[in-house]
Amino acid sequence: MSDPSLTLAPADDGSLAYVEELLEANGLPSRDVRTAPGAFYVARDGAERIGVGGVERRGGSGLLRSVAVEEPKRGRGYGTALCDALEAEATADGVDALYLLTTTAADFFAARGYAEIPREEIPAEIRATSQFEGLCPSTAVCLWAEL
Ligand SMILES: CC(=O)SCCNC(=O)CCNC(=O)[C@H](O)C(C)(C)COP(=O)(O)OP(=O)(O)OC[C@H]1O[C@@H](n2cnc3c(N)ncnc32)[C@H](O)[C@@H]1OP(=O)(O)O
Repeated sequence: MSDPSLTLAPADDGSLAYVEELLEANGLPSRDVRTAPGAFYVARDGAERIGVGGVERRGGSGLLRSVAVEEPKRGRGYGTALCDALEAEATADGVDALYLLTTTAADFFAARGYAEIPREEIPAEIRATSQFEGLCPSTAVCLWAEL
């Protein structure tokens, strides 16, 4: 499948538990999901849940986080489609640069045009998010891209 059909919907009270479960299953931070519920989305292909992702907006910048595709559905272009949709949501919200931390998918994001950036060059409002403040390991790579 090279161009999967995927729709993104904001996670509501009923689907935040799914967001937490999928993040936990993938070893990604989930403890703070309830503190920023408006940041998360659930991706579906038709009625089927494919994965989750989030953007924490801080002015004109955003933290792209919590991108996860259900394990059996990987390798079919869903991760790419999910990130396309998250970036489009961020752009529509006036975000013009996205930052992220990763220990697992640096090459995936680099292939999307994200470049490594030293932590000290990241905007203070992004460094103040809980992921930067401690939820992500200090060994995580920081990447960023202009939208
Ligand atoms: C900012 C953050 O959220 S960091 C956290 C990232 N998420 C995770 O680590 C959770 C576990 N991983 C996943 O859920 C998935 O592997 C994802 C979201 C990273 C990718 O989802 P997929 O549906 O497999 O992506 P998709 O099918 O679009 O793959 C596109 C390309 O990326 C490659 N790719 C997929 N995952 C990774 C990875 N972790 N690292 C490097 N390359 C990858 C694929 O091989 C494919 O390469 P190709 O175009 O040469 O064939």
